[in-house]
Amino acid sequence: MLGMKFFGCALSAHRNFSTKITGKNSKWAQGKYKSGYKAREGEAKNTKTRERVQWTDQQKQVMSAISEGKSVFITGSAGTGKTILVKHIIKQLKKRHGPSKVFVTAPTGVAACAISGQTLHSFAGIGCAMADRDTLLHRISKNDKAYKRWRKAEALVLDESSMVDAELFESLDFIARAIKQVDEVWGGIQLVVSGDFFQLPPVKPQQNSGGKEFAFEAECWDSSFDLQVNLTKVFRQSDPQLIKLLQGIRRGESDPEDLKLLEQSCSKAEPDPTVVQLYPRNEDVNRVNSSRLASLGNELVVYTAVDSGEDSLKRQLEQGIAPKEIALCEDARVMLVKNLNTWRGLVNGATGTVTGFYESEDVGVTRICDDGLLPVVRFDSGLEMTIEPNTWTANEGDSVAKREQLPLILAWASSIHKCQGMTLDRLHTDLSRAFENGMVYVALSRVRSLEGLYLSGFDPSKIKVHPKVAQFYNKFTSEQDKEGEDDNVSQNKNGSNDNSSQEINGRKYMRAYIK
Ligand SMILES: Nc1ncnc2c1ncn2[C@@H]1O[C@H](COP(=O)(O)OP(=O)(O)OP(=O)(O)O)[C@@H](O)[C@H]1O
Repeated sequence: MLGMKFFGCALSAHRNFSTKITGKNSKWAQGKYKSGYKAREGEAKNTKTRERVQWTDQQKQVMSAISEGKSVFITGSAGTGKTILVKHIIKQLKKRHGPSKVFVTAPTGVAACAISGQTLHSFAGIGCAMADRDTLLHRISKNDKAYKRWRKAEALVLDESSMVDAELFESLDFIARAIKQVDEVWGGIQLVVSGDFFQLPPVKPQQNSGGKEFAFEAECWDSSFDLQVNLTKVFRQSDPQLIKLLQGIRRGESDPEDLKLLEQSCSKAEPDPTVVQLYPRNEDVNRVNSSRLASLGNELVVYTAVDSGEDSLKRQLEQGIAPKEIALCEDARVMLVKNLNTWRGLVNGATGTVTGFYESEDVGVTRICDDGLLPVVRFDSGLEMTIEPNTWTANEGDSVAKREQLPLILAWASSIHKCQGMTLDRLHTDLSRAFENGMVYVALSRVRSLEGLYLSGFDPSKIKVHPKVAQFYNKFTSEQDKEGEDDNVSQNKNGSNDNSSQEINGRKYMRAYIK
């Protein structure tokens, strides 16, 4: 076991998450506050900082493939710019196909919101319960909206694909061909899939998957893409030692020197309470959040969600991000779980502190809070705002269920599943209860520098990689070696460097593994 030591930290989340935005219920703080705080009405800093992106040759090559209508799989270590590239590609695709024909998805609501998309299940209209592909197709054919989405789709983006299992990937290819009535892989839809299979795997592999777990094991995987790119330049971290350490952990290696570095980099100082704490298990997340809340000793205001609609769908909402009950008080650390105002940086994942409460007689407020109080939150960006109830919806065909609740969760601690995709300046994590392949890597790779890491529980035996994943990535390396690539210029399997295509399953197919 490594010694546990830590640095205090403040959170800077560059990637945010949630379900879809309505924002209609939110307004700038005004009126009186129980606590006597006065919100700085409308005093919004422009929190939207434009990052200067110097695209790498690899990233440019992907863009050019996209502009030629090619389907691409983008992979690479954490922080190599997959998501930022995907966001750029989405704009390209919308120009090429028209905005209404491009669908942006991810396997979880959290990941979907990070790219302003929807969950893959919700786009596909397949509902929550998995079934064989014919049953899924039948479900969609009875779901008018989902059927039309598939008919209309010219491009489909799927981020965080490590969490999609092989059977679902195969079923969606089958559904696309059937609904589009085009006997081409994915019915001719231009596919952009992004993810790192060394990160978190699918939550529940399918029962009938014949031992297949990961999307890359799907029969149609290789034929789905014209180009598969392994991005190699890490942007999130700049310290070569940290990059090397993380690359080792990614591959499941525990090099004693790297582990020593990790140990040395930890300090025994108590972390700053504003530093986000990451835990493998939700029970630890809840425990930390509850005890932090209690330790404040302030009067609690309780918000209880109001659910309506179909019972089966209400259960789906139970699994969602909006809590059934949340208690808040002054000084509570909170995180937004909906995009309220993207321009002002009030996006899912934005963190802040409750500064007081606003009395409201709005019936929507009294429905969820007996005291009729709304929290005022000062976000870390400096913006202060009253947070009002929002609505989450679950749909299946004509059935609908709704949950009304505040779009806030307590934010002293968060689960590692929720943080996949985030960039953090500082974090505090206890990885002693890590249970999943890739979990240690996902947690540690969020941070930009070792100085920003406070590690309080770590066991090197928790560094785990699925052998199939290692094998999948070996393929990239061996293809690269075989093809003798040079200076990021991709070559196809025939050894030419013009990325010319070959024919597989009746589809033009270019296979470029890029160094
Ligand atoms: N070409 C680039 N130039 C400058 N910064 C970049 C570039 N590409 C990515 N970045 C920056 O690197 C950081 C990580 O990028 P991003 O979140 O897209 O990585 P990722 O590969 O999706 O990571 P993860 O696998 O953890 O989700 C971001 O702050 C992003 O702005």
